[in-house]
Amino acid sequence: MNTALTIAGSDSGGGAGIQADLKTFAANGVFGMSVITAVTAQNTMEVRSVQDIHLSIIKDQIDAVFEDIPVDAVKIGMLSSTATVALIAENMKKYKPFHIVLDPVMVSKGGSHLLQKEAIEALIEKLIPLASIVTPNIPEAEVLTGQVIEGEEDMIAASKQIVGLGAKAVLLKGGHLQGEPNDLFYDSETTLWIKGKRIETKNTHGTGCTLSSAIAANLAKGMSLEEAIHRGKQYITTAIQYSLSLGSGHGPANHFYELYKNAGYLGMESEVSNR
Ligand SMILES: Nc1ncnc2c1ncn2[C@@H]1O[C@H](COP(=O)(O)OP(=O)(O)OP(=O)(O)O)[C@@H](O)[C@H]1O
Ligand SMILES: Cc1ncc(CO)c(N)n1
Repeated sequence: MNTALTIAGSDSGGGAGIQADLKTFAANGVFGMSVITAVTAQNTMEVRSVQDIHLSIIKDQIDAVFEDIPVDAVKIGMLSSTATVALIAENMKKYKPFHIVLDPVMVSKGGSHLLQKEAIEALIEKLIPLASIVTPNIPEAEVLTGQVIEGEEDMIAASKQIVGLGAKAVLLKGGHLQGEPNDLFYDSETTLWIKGKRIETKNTHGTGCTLSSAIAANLAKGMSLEEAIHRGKQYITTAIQYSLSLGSGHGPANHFYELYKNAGYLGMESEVSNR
């Protein structure tokens, strides 16, 4: 069985972070493992509080996994502090996983900082150069490049700049711009638009976590980077299409549609989509 490891924060509400990552891994048929970097008290509306996990426990989780179990791909999400960024970079250099999908999580939908401002430099210097692919949304790409991104031309310029920081490739997500949610893949040889159709819903909690984890799962299964991204985009689109109206804020993406479909359990569309 192929395996994937998420290194990220816990979302008590179950829609983003580690919880979204593990659901995505399962729905995409890979065995999921986790290294928890921070615990957030969070729901569909807000992040109430955050506790960073002690560095020695983060390190122990990494060693426990890598010393015993093969890891086909790593997804990195919320890292919270400069020290955690440095620790993860050090250990990625040590264990050299085949694929690292880096989602440079910075701020929650409600505006809470999931990466401290002073940790951004460390993320750029230490982790971006180790990534097989970096998957920023528009605001994250603006922070990484120091440029305002207002349209497709700006997205092309920003993605080049991010590859210039040492990433092998970038998937710049266009969901935060007006119009269709088209994402841009760039790897210094190829510039490719991964086109989407906007689904009218407020239930988009954890969509970035889900997409990066789906890409990691697909890489773990041996797909090329481009195929992993195309299939990942299909996965997140379905997960948003059937997203769940749970809670009063941004409800979560739906992993069960794809999971049940893969298991050959049909006829559950109305059950899951109408909640
Ligand atoms: N309403 C929508 N309909 C269809 N696709 C969408 C929609 N919103 C976002 N997407 C797509 O979902 C994927 C995730 O992008 P998004 O920009 O939402 O990530 P994000 O901001 O990092 O998410 P989060 O931080 O909430 O986890 C991208 O492929 C994006 O184009
Ligand atoms: C733990 C966690 N990671 C990532 C995000 C970004 O969606 C979030 N809201 N919470």
